[in-house]
Amino acid sequence: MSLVPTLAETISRARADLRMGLPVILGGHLVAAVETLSAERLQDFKALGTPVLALTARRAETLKARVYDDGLGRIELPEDSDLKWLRALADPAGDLMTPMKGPLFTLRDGDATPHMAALALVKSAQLLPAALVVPAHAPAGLTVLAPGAVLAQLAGEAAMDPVAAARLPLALAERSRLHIFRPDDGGAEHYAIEIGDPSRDSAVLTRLHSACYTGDVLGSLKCDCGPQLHAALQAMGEEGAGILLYLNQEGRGIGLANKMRAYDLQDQGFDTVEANHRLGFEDDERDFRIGAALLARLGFGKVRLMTNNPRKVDMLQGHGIDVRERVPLVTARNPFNSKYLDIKARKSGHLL
Ligand SMILES: Nc1nc2c(ncn2[C@@H]2O[C@H](COP(=O)(O)OP(=O)(O)OP(=O)(O)O)[C@@H](O)[C@H]2O)c(=O)[nH]1
Ligand SMILES: [Zn+2]
Repeated sequence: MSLVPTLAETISRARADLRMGLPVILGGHLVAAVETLSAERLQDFKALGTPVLALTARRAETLKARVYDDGLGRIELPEDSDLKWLRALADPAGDLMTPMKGPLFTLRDGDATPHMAALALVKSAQLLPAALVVPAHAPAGLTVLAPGAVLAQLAGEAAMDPVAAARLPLALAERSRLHIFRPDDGGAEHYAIEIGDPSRDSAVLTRLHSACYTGDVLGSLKCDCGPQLHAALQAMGEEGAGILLYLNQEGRGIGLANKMRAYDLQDQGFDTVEANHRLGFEDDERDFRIGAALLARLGFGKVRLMTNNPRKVDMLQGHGIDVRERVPLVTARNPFNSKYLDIKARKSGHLL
């Protein structure tokens, strides 16, 4: 029956629910994102039993909570816990002011699959990676999903369909076209800027650019994204051919709100990688397969990739794109981005 939502559609719906603060049902468990949970709903969770707070192992380590599951800590909620306590466990903003939040009791028995699926969903909704989970029958009206199916689906790849394209003369490359691609899983759209008439037979000058609202639009001095974007477009304009993929993976995939949380932690003295970890994220949460899929979709099999990030080269090679050359994309340092660039070189393997 085509009118029944597919798994991908139901997951997309669940993402919207969690962002609004509405719980969802995962394999007989009521699940809510801590970031958007209200005090009233927390009381309702507690009335159903002893809720469990699911955190990523990264966040649990910072909180000195034991981790028994793969990549995940399940913390039993103390009876007197309130929303303020929960939020402080989820959000590292106040860690330095109130470092001791324990003792925290972590579960080691029982099935952790619903908790893993809950965290994967909350992360894919670009919320703080913290979820409240309690066993419950499904109240009417909530989105219902099976945890194993959610994990498998979120690990998979969405199909990317072209939806529209038009000529778009740019200051740095007059002969340009902007193509819009839409994934079939309700996720973010991605863009391809095709400069000139690039040949599909030779290695095309290519850039995979991850969205950076602060750098690309506002001209932030904290990172090198804006200058890299412009330098890439300029090089392609001068060569008369190129393809720039603008991937909506803001903040290395954690979203703009979480990136601003990371920036606030950086002002407290943590570097870009440590800040991600304290929030409960990995260094880099981007799905690099999207770039390869879009290039293939546009008919490009061979590229000269403009990047300083060897992981991007490896990823494209691993997904069937022949990277003939790595073209360095080094931009100017300033007092605000110098430490950030050093950390990228030291911890993330960037060649700067
Ligand atoms: N989480 C987080 N994301 C950041 C930070 N600074 C920049 N970003 C994001 O990082 C992405 C750019 O990634 P980079 O690591 O700078 O560069 P790269 O794309 O991996 O490598 P290059 O191809 O060499 O530019 C964009 O999505 C930015 O929004 C930060 O401090 N924290
Ligand atoms: Zn940036």
